[in-house]
Parts: sequence; C-alpha cells; structure tokens
Amino acid sequence: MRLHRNLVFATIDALSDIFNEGNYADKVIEKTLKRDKRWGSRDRSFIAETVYEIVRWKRLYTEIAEVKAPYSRENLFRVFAVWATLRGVTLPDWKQIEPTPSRKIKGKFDELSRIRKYRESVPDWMDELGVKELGEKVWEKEIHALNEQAPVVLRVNTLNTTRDNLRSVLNDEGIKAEPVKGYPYALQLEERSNVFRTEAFKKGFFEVQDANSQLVAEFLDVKPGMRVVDTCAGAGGKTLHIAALMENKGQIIATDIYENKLKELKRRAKRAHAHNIDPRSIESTKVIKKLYGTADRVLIDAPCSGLGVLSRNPDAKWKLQPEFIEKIKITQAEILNTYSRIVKDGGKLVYATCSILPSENQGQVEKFLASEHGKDFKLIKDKKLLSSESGYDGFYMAILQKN
Ligand SMILES: C[S@@+](CC[C@H](N)C(=O)[O-])C[C@H]1O[C@@H](n2cnc3c(N)ncnc32)[C@H](O)[C@@H]1O
Repeated sequence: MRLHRNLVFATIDALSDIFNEGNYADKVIEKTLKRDKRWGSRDRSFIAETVYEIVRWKRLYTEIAEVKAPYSRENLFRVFAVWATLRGVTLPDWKQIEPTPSRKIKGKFDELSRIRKYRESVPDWMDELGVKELGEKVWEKEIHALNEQAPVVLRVNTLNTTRDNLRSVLNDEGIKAEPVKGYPYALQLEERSNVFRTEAFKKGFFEVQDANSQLVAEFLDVKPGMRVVDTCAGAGGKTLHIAALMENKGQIIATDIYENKLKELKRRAKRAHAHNIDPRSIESTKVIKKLYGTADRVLIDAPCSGLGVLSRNPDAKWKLQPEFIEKIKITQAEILNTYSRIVKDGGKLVYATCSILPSENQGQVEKFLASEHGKDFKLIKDKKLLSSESGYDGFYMAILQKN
C-alpha cells in the first residue's frame, strides 16, 4: 500500500478532533469525508478504516509511541507510524514522519501484548469491571471479540420486499450479500460497501441493523392488530422491525425523550412504508401516564453502557466513564418501574440492552421482579448474547408477562 499525503493528513486531523476535542468518531469521519469531492471509495475507506483502527487500538498504540494526551500533530504522526509499522505498511519519507525503528515498535508490541489491558486496548477501570461482572475467562474472550471489526448486516423490510428479492436486487447493483443462519431477516455483506447509495435502500427495502439487534423485535412476540408501545424508540431501528412484523396492522406508539430522534424515525418510517407508527415525545410524565394499562406489548430498549457494541463504536472505550454506567443503571431501574405500568393485564414486556454487563441486564430484571411494581410480572425467558459466541453485537433481552 502506498500512502497518499492528503489522505494521511485528513486521518491525522480526524484523530486530533476525536482525541483532543472529544468529538464522536462517526461524526468526525462523516465530516472529514466531505472534505474532498475527488476522493473515490478506496480513499474514503482508507480514511474511515484507519481512523477507526487507531481509535480502537488507542491505548496500545499511544503506549508504543510513548505519547500522552493532549496529542500534538507530531505525536499523532508517531501513533500513525505505529499503526503503519504493525500493519506492514511502508512509511514514506515525509518530514512529518520521524524515522522510526520498526524493530523497536515490534518489540514493544510483543512486550505489551502480554498484558490484557494493553493487548485489548481498554482503560484500567473497564478491564476491572469486565472481570468483576463476567469473570476473567469470559471477559477475555468477549473484549477480544469486541475489538474485531463488525460485519455489515442488513434487515430486510418485509413490508416492501422479501429477503431473496433484496439479495438479487443488491446483486444487480454489484453488492453481494448472504443470508445469516438463525436470523430470518438478515443479509450479511460479503464486503463493506456504502449501501445507503443503492436504489434498494432508497426504495425502503432494508435497514442496516446488527443481526443480534434484529432478534429484539421478534422476541417481543407481536401480532398484527396489537397495540404496542416502544418506549425508548430513538431513531426507530426496532420500531420499524416491529411495524413489519405487525404487517402495518395495529398501532405502535413510539416514545423517546429526544424529539430529534423521533424526527429521524418519521423519515425512516416513510421510506419503509410503515404506516402504523405514532411517535410521541416524552415532554412530561403525562405522556407515559396516559398509556398506563393499555398495551399488549411494551418494549424497553433501555439506554445503557453500550458495552456490547464496542466493535461498531470503538471510541466508547475512551468516552465512557464508570460514573456514567452507575447513573444509567439508576435510569434503567426507574424506566423499568415506570414504563412497565403501560402493560395491560395479560400483556408482555421486553427489557433489552446492548450491554454485556449482568448488572445492567439480568440484575435489573431480578431487582424489578422483586420490587413492588414487579410483583405482578413473571419472567418467561431471557437471552444473553455475547459477541464472542455469536459473532454479532452483545445484547440482552428478557420477556416478562403481566398477570
Ligand atoms: C438503546 S437506545 C434505543 C435504540 C432504538 N430503540 C433503536 O432500535 O434504534 C435508548 C434510547 O432511550 C432513550 N432514552 C433515554 N432515557 C429515556 C427515558 N427516560 N425515557 C425514554 N427514552 C429514553 C434515548 O434517547 C435512546 O434513544
């Protein structure tokens, strides 16, 4: 691989924005890619993938490069040189890149790779929490899996097409995708590509959604004609799937505390031809109270640490703080207590997270079942999906029935 100056410089600028300014990697990459219209798809993937890799391995690479935050441009070039050396990419003779003995880099890599928090590139607190919650053996495998690049998985929108048809339409557009065993709505891309540009996407034939994430709406056990409340709907990833499973019949009330996320949900619903979604912003407690005792099904896709989706979102390793996890657990418990009251007698509730921590998952469900509000519910079943076992995002889902 030959390194191109303007692509490397764009990568360094993006890293500075992420590491020094605290901006989100996906947003920074989106902005960076708009910088030069002449960049082709290979140039774009070089920037996106290199930035993500350096973000993912930040602790390991900065340790090898012997640099500390805040990172000067010179420091970021040293980190870049570590990335290139470990990837076997020949370093160019530019004044920004100091001659770096590759033997030294590889030696330090071997030495640090004996220690998990460096090898897997995680902060001390996260490594300790992982061991405490999952045990050494499971955490070790899990954090390793969460450092792999996530595959691109599509969910076919059965309101508009079938999986077989979608596969063939994508094939005609030059994109090869395979069905995923055990996931009836999933197609996995053979190679990464920008699927948002395809005609199939514009026609609302699919959404990009991790395979394990696709199991949540199915777990809710919805039927056409039901009244469903998706309480933490966000931009509607699961809501759209629920609408498809209900064949557009019945009603889905989609709530969230952020109006802008619901706006995005509306846009996506239009493209998907999902007509039975009623988005409601939670501006006061009244919005939820009005729904008490009315729903056949309630989904709580709770806000969480996101530790199950690190492979998609590696900068969360550096942005997350243990205090945030403690706070979000309080929110999860409150949400379970309050939103569970929306379920009508005989109805069902799914509590789900994209976390792998038992304290955010089964721990919350157990606490809820033992509480005053939870005494009317019983656990039907739950699923603990680890990335190391499934190859997809880490997820938890529990389905509870109200007496
Ligand atoms: C895991 S995300 C939801 C993802 C979404 N269901 C999807 O499938 O795309 C959690 C959502 O909960 C929302 N949220 C946070 N606190 C909330 C609260 N108290 N009530 C309702 N929603 C809340 C967040 O804005 C966020 O959109």
